[in-house]
Amino acid sequence: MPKVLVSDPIDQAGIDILSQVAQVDVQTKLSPDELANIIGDYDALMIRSGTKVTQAVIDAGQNLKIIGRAGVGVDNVDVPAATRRGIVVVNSPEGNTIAAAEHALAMMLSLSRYIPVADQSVKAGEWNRKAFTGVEVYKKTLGVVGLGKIGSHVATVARALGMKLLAYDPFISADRAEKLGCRLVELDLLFREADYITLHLPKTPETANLINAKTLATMKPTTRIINCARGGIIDEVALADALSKDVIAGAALDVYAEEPLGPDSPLRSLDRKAILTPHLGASTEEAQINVATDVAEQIRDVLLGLPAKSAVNIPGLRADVMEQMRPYLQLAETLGNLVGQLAGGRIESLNVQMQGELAQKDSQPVVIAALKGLLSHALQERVNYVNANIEAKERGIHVIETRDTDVKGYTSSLRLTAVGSLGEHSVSGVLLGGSEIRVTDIDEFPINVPPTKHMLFTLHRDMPGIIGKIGSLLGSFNVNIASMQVGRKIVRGDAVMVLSIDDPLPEGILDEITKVPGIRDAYTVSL
Ligand SMILES: NC(=O)c1ccc[n+]([C@@H]2O[C@H](COP(=O)([O-])OP(=O)(O)OC[C@H]3O[C@@H](n4cnc5c(N)ncnc54)[C@H](O)[C@@H]3O)[C@@H](O)[C@H]2O)c1
Ligand SMILES: O=C(O)CC[C@@H](O)C(=O)O
Repeated sequence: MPKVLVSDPIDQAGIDILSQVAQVDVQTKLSPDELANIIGDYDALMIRSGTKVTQAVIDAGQNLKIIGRAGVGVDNVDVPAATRRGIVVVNSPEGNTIAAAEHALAMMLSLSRYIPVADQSVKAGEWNRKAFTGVEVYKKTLGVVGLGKIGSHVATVARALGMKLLAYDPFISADRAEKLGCRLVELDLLFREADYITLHLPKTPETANLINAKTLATMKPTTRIINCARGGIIDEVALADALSKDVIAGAALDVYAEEPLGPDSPLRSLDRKAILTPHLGASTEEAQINVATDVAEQIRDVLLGLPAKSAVNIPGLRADVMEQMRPYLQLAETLGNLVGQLAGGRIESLNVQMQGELAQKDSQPVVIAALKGLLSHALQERVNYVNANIEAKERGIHVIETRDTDVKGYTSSLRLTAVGSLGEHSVSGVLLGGSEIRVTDIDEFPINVPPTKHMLFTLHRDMPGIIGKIGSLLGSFNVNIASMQVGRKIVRGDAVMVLSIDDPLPEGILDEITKVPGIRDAYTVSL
């Protein structure tokens, strides 16, 4: 039974799903060293934002197949390191959208009406109504920075509260923004005009310290900022300084550059102008069930050999597309494996030619499957859909894609040509009845063979007696032939022979085959 380590608090709904297929160990609050010491025993790791999955943890996770982040941000996972190791990283892109959006809205209203400090004051025995006169959000301008899933929901609710909306998101069309009731503007204008600024964008090198002393100085003294996205998008020292000098009116933060927030952070000593919550955006009962279920189902699927629906490091390969294209991916992988073994040596380029209906489909999964097949003989199970592209790039394999939508003979066909240090080989194949693989051509010699586990290919001169000689030679080594086919372009010209054999060829026999008069070359392939 596979083993799953859950290293952050996860809703029981997720643990129940994992327990159907795996032994589940829950061990939270592990230090990075403790995690690295035990991770080698596990096939999967499930985390929230508390666990840091570093390169060292990934290196130690020799059996790891999947890392599941029960939430959106995967910034606590070294995704490039996982990708290089072929480990799938999945998240739950939508499970906590509403929770995070509602937290941002709650922060905005709490900040406007001094709710946290008013609450503390009443509990401390006071009754001071004058001290907590707030402001309304109605008819105020909200600037949404990042109009993705969470930003869009915030905008929708804020509109219903009667707010005017500005938005900045370089990857969203003005049309989309308009549908949400937002005017898409440049960031400097948003900073200048907004009464409230809410951040809903990822932290990237471009967005780090997006809000800093200089940008804070351009805001109105009545501006209030809400950050329920990621720490580090705001320069915290500059923010604390701006708040204490009344450069802006308030800030409500859920996320911090360092988490947990350090005891000496200047943010902790701010008065009623600041509300601080300990990364609670996703902390609702509903969101925790959603993300735990979502991610546990993906871990279960990957452990069962099925695709994950929200893998962040399999670019462009959506689970539904993979499922739909599965027969073509099997065709591409088989042909890739075949051409890789025929070419042998170091591969310099792979030409992926898609013909007919296949040429109208998304080529990316087909190319990745072909590369996986091409590299699988050398890398065995170390290569998969996650790292096939990277492994190919690291080996300097140049990939060329060609598409021709004309239907020629078969409705769809795929041809792979590998050029390597030992020469060039090509194979073509089709799917019969939508799922049965047929190899239809090798090095431009027409054949029609189903791929089998062990195969022998010869390139020879088409002449009487040659097939019999190969048959007798294999017989003398006790090799049983399951099927045999010859492909030739002209009578008595060059030809290929394809034999399916029951077992791998014994040592030395390939040399004997190449000595048979008329045989130019011989290759053995195991799929
Ligand atoms: N506080 C929490 O507990 C919590 C919970 C969930 C998500 N989050 C965080 O909230 C953020 C938004 O999540 P989401 O699910 O809406 O993501 P999303 O991917 O749906 O939206 C992010 C948006 O940011 C935009 N963006 C990217 N770079 C930008 C830039 N330089 N300037 C402006 N916009 C930019 C993208 O185009 C996208 O529309 C993420 O950082 C996520 O990690 C926090
Ligand atoms: O795990 C959490 O509670 C935080 C989640 C949130 O930051 C996210 O990115 O989804």
